[in-house]
Amino acid sequence: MLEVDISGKVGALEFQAQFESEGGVTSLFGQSGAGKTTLTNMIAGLVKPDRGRIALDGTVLFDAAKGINLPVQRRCIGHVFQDARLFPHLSVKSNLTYARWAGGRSGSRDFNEVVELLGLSTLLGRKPETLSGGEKQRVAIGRALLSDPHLLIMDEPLASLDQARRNDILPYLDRLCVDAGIPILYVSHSIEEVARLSSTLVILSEGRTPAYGPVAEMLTRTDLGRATGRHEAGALVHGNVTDIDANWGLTFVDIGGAALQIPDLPAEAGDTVRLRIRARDVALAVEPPKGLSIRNAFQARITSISEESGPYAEILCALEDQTIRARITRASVADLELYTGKEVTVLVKSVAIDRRQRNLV
Ligand SMILES: Nc1ncnc2c1ncn2[C@@H]1O[C@H](COP(=O)(O)OP(=O)(O)OP(=O)(O)O)[C@@H](O)[C@H]1O
Repeated sequence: MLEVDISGKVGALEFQAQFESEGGVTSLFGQSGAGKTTLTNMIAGLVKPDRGRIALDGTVLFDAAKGINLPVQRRCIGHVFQDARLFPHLSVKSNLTYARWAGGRSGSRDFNEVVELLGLSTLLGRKPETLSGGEKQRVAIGRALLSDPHLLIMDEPLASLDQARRNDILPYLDRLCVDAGIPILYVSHSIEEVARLSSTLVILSEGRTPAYGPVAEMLTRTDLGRATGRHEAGALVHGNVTDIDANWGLTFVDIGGAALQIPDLPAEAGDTVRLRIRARDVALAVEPPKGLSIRNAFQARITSISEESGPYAEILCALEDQTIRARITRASVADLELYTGKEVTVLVKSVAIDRRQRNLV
């Protein structure tokens, strides 16, 4: 378990961060300049907070009151940065084994296992200059894993890659997050990555942590618009793939109380999938509509209507134990006479579902 409760001043930014996470993948999410990198540097021991305490699995890394401040190398934290920072004169294999040697630990993690996990076997003899950005990042992740860390910090590991390279590396991250068996602190300002990879989400805004908790719950919080960036709001739902219609290229996913039809989802019958549905891609109707091209229409009950200033309202709708989030105009809320408790038809455009989200419930 990672426990963080620290405060201090870095440059002009006042920090006051408090969160706990039980393991799995914890994402630090916030807008640019929110303090994500600084917070990870505090956890890693690269920046010293003024006050507070940081503990990892019961080991105190920092406690200002007790005068404890473990140096970086004794914190057993693997760190992957935006740029891979490989040694240019060493082969991939030597880059991978360097951390283990430099750390002075024999290492219990099997070299071949890490090579297989990250798809590095064909790269071992090559020098970093011959690798693509995504390949370099995979090597950097492998190197960090082989140092046998108790926590792996990944600070926007995909930020310097174009979309094609990101898509190449994301399946490896999926596997890493599920198979690595160590807690991961993942920094990102991409809600797609966060929704796909994490179990716990910590929101960071202007050096503060206004909220943290299970990712699906956090994504339906309508009070965090400023911290998360309103245009990205959406909800995570999970479901089971029940059927595939190869003729029309549709995958049927049962999300409990409704069957979604999703085009080109790379999943098989029996798979459990996690899907992100953006609030702006959801419409509501007070009667089941007819003659629509939208194929995903199901009944749900409004559980909350949040009307802040501006033209939009955020509506949460319950579908058994899951929540769908819709952003519609306040004018529509008034016209349709929507209220908490009302049964509505939720309409989701098939194409709005991020088809990369899978197998990560
Ligand atoms: N050593 C420092 N001296 C002065 N100011 C600093 C220092 N380190 C960070 N800052 C400031 O603290 C704020 C938070 O920076 P940080 O890099 O942690 O944000 P971030 O959320 O990681 O941003 P990004 O997503 O753009 O990488 C910024 O305003 C930055 O300029």
